[in-house]
Amino acid sequence: MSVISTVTVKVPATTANLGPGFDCIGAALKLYNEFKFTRHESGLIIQVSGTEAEKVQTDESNLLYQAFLKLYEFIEQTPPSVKIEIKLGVPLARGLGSSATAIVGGLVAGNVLAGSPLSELQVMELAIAMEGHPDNVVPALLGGCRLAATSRTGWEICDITWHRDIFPVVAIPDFELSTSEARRVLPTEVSRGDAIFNTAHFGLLLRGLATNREEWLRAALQDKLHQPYRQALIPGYDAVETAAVAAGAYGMVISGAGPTLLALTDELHTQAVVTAMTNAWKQAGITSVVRSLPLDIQGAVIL
Ligand SMILES: Nc1ncnc2c1ncn2[C@@H]1O[C@H](COP(=O)(O)OP(=O)(O)O)[C@@H](O)[C@H]1O
Ligand SMILES: N[C@@H](CCOP(=O)(O)O)C(=O)O
Repeated sequence: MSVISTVTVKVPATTANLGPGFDCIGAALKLYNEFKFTRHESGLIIQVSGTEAEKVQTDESNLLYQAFLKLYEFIEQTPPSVKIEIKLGVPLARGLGSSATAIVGGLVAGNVLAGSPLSELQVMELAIAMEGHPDNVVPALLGGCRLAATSRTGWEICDITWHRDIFPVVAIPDFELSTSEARRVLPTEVSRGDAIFNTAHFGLLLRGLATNREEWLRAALQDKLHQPYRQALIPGYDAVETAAVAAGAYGMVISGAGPTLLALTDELHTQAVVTAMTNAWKQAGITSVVRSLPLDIQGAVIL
């Protein structure tokens, strides 16, 4: 059997939660990180290029490398020595699943170099265990919009229909918010009223995404499990939301743990929503990059 010496994996950004779907739903977006692994003999080398390259660790603590090691630990083999080339397109610690790209990229690349001993399902389970929640890693691996729920034996993954006329707009500010910090502000228990609120709104969101029924989408993008506690970590949140809705968005939510904000709109209003969110944040003293990003449907791809 010939030994595979190099593999390149491209992994999409993801937007998790979509408002009321805390820790269980996420969608892949057309914005990517690319990871090339090459076997070589003389110890670990990590080279990083692209957006905010200087912020990524280039030693053994690198998350991508940690995921690669995890794969070999799981299959009980000694990992090969590798050179890793990282091309960053997904900004770090902004709520667009950069950590999920690293976890998925490291596991998928490791699996290929090892001769593909694990199934996609096994890779997915390892990725969920590493990240601690499924809503980024699942769409990063599989693409599209995905709901993950535990079953008696593991995970059930459900492909969520996303109507083609619903357009995501992401507003990415120039400051970071680590997911661990944004999880620390959350309460460990919630009231029955808040649980009922989210159950109803999440159901409405799923139907709204499938049908593009405007009044359902407008009502659905509300949450009581995480957003009320996190909004204070994102200066200008209310102003950007008001501007996005006034410009024609159905609503606005925090992308993942933030600080990126996600608006959903239709094609006609996309440009107005982009401009409104950019200006509202500018007036609050925050520079941002605001873009309409279509859904990615492929997930992680081996190039
Ligand atoms: N391409 C990468 N290679 C290595 N580590 C990465 C990469 N992308 C992200 N990380 C790690 O993940 C951290 C960001 O994770 P997190 O706080 O969960 O934010 P995000 O919302 O971007 O996933 C970074 O600070 C870095 O440690
Ligand atoms: N459900 C998680 C999602 C975190 O996404 P990220 O892109 O910020 O890593 C949470 O809300 O904490």
